[in-house]
Amino acid sequence: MGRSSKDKRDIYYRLAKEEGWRARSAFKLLQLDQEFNLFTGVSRAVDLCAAPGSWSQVLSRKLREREEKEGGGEEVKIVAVDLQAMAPLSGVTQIQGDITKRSSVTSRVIRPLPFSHLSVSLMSLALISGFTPAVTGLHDVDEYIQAQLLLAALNITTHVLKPGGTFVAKIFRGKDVTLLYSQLKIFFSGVTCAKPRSSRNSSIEAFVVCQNYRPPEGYVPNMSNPLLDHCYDVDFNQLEGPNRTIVPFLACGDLSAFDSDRTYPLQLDADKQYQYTPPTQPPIRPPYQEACQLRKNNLLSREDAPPACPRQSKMRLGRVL
Ligand SMILES: C[S@@+](CC[C@H](N)C(=O)[O-])C[C@H]1O[C@@H](n2cnc3c(N)ncnc32)[C@H](O)[C@@H]1O
Repeated sequence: MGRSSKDKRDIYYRLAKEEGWRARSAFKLLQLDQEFNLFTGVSRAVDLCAAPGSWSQVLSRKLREREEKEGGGEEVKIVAVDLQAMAPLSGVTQIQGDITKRSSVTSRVIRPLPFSHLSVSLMSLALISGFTPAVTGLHDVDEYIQAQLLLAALNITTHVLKPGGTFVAKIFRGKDVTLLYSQLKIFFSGVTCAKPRSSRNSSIEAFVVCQNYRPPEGYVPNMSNPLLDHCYDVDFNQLEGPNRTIVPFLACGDLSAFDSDRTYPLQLDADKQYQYTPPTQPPIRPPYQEACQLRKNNLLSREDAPPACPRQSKMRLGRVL
């Protein structure tokens, strides 16, 4: 008997059968809820990568229980999206589509759900488990795909989540996970990595629980950011404000730092561009030995070199001064 079939019969597998959950992963969400109170005040939620549907089942039970108890609130609405068809679940709207494809996501998930509509967005994926068609078995590739799917889910989430809302996603704690945490921290004030008891110790899976959605000021959700379909038909230079990322451009290896009138440092100006600051002080001269060596190699003009420097060599290196 293989190891995986033995694992399947653990306590959570049996409990899931007994209690009617479609997969043992239901317990991961239930345990996350015990810790983080995910569903307090929640009536609308989206479950991305939902099949076979155990998280949607949990959502449905929790939100409806709350609705019955409290009554009179907002009508419960749950949307589940997956590449695969899923057996129907009462009270859950199902969409069969790819979360990385702009076409299927915008028209079928985002448009029907008005902006700032949801209180919880969930995304669970297990590439290494073998459930997902995209699994390669190469850990680095699987981690990368998982991270890309998480960003696709986050992108959808920014269109539909209410300020203050929660985003929960499965992650693999690989070597690049801190980059993901920093990206998530841009949108949520609380980002926690949690490992429920029902998640196997042998697995590097964990869950990021991102609370209190607060996008950067002026951020406008858009589907033109690159997803996995590499569709670059939109001019990214049109993006503005916090939607557009401009990183400083710095040319390296330029010897002009040794020019007599340019021996002062590069500094960032108000537009975040590197500029030479106007000289306010006399240029800094390189020390004597260094200056002589530069002069020898033709990298320092005669006027800038100390008077006693040896003659320049015949060989010319670099640019002419
Ligand atoms: C481990 S299962 C999710 C289990 C589910 N959360 C549950 O509790 O029952 C992973 C799912 O991700 C789906 N998936 C993978 N890539 C996807 C994509 N690009 N778009 C939509 N669904 C995707 C797979 O079809 C698979 O059903």
